[in-house]
Amino acid sequence: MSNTVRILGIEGTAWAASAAVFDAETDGVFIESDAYQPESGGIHPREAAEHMHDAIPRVVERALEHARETHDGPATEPPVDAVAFSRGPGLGPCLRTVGTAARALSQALSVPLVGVNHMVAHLEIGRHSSGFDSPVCLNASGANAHLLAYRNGRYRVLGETMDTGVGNAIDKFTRHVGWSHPGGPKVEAAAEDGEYVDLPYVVKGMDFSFSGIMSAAKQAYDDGTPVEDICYSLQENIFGMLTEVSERALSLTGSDELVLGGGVGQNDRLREMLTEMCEQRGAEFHAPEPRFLRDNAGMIAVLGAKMYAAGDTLALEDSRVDPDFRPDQVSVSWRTDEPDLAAGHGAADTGDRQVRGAEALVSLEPEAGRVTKRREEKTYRHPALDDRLRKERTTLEARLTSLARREGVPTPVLSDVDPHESRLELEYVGERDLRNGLTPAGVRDVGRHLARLHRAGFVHGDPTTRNVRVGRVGRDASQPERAVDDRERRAASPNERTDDVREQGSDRTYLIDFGLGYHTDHVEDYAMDLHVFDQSLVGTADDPAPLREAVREGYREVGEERVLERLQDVEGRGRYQSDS
Ligand SMILES: C[C@@H](O)[C@H](NC(=O)OP(=O)(O)OC[C@H]1O[C@@H](n2cnc3c(N)ncnc32)[C@H](O)[C@@H]1O)C(=O)O
Ligand SMILES: Nc1ncnc2c1ncn2[C@@H]1O[C@H](COP(=O)(O)OP(=O)(O)OP(=O)(O)O)[C@@H](O)[C@H]1O
Ligand SMILES: [Fe+2]
Repeated sequence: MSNTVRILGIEGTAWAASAAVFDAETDGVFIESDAYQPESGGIHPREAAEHMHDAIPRVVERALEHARETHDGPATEPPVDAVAFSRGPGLGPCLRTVGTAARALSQALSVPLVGVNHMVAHLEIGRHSSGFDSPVCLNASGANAHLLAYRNGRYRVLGETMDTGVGNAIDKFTRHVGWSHPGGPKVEAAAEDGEYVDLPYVVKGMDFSFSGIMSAAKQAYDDGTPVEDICYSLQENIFGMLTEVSERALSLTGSDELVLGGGVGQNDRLREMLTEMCEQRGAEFHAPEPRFLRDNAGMIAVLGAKMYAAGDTLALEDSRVDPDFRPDQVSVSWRTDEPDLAAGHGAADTGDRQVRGAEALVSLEPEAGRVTKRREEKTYRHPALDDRLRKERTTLEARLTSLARREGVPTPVLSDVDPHESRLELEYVGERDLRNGLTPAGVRDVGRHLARLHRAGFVHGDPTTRNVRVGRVGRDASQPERAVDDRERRAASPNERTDDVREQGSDRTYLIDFGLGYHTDHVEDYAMDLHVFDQSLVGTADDPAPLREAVREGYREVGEERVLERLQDVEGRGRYQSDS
């Protein structure tokens, strides 16, 4: 047996019938693909499965031919060491066809079977080709859109779309205007001649939503707005959103590496924005070449090789496909002893005079008890959009920071606002970010604080472990606000112990950075607020489970049970929705 590992990869989750051979010694990847092209409309699952049925044997045969031609072992040896296939997520009928083919091949060749998560493959291919250690990963594909980072044996979802995948959103618009599938490249071409028109822009922490912007785009088209203007503005807003949340993920995790994956990653404007954002914050950006961005079996073979080397193979009877296979369900076998992202534990402020957040440059003057926060221009964004967002958010932050205080939530006192300069002057509060000293008591406080905001009819919008300050520094820290807390809490739940030693005399917990907040009376928005905080715990804590429980406990003391019930809905919602 030749001692270099060679893996056959098979992909067929939706439109690409693809087979590949990866040779671990040369790092060479041979890919043979055959795309399904719907005659009208979007992807029809049954038609797509028929395409897989026809095309998979052909592309596999080509890949195996290549493997045999380049194989230097005896002819009696199998030309590959394992068969790796996409187990999900994807369209059930397509996955089943491909799964059957993969099982048959593994038996015919007498080699093991490796079951690959398609989304993890989209991001691992970028980590493989960049050589980055522990990057944040933006997956921008047809049926998905999410931000992932590795932590403690899993890829954690830091943020994701609240409705459709990014490619599907774009494809729905192009269907509306009568263009053939796929729409992404057509929007990119049309955008060249467009001018900016206002469209919705929706981010919630590191989550985002496309439904509002897509309805507005269709409406604008029906109202006669030139289609190239809509295409241009769609790209500006949608990719601006993806770039913003990526920057927030870098800021939260402290990573300085970003990789891109997925078919929408072929878009030049998206790559341009991400490149510019990373350059400006001193981070490195990597996008794999286009043949590895769109669905392809090369990425399946490359990850398959890593899994095979780790002994992560599948018994036939365990090899069922899974249309809802989430990336955070994968137990990562092929990364060991590598640095996790994030967070110095227990670290107080470093003494730096300036902090770069995701949005702002913050000058710290702890001895004067003051910070100055300036939302700087984001040059990757269209100037009109950038101007609007910075002004809006500065004004909102000022207003909601003060409003929250009146509701009994510790926040910095505001001393000055200048919306035109997007500048705020605020009281210096706390001794460290919650991220650097995560405790159940601290996050329980956050649960209570969020419940107070929600009772008052608004949300924080970006409650992450970096937007919570902990410690006794602050003008009011010596005042008995805790007593007010306790009275309110007792009223809310009379049987609760208020002499909890973990809290008596412990740190104050301040909420900061209200720029993404807004007034709302929708339970869904309150639940989302909690969900955003939850995801930031998952992204920054080694063992998030007890912390997530503590937030809920805190919330329950002050807030409404129906919000927690809705939170369960939000979490249980399958976000991998096919659009056809
Ligand atoms: C589960 C799996 O089947 C699915 N695959 C998938 O969505 O194919 P992918 O190749 O990653 O992405 C296809 C999407 O990528 C978009 N796309 C392709 N070229 C584009 C471009 N230049 N600009 C914008 N979008 C583009 C297409 O419009 C289409 O929506 C996924 O990864 O979510
Ligand atoms: N009032 C304050 N007192 C003490 N430290 C602060 C204060 N405001 C901000 N900081 C520090 O600056 C960091 C960035 O501030 P802030 O979150 O407001 O900026 P941002 O750019 O909106 O960040 P992001 O969007 O990444 O959360 C905080 O994580 C905190 O460490
Ligand atoms: Fe994909």
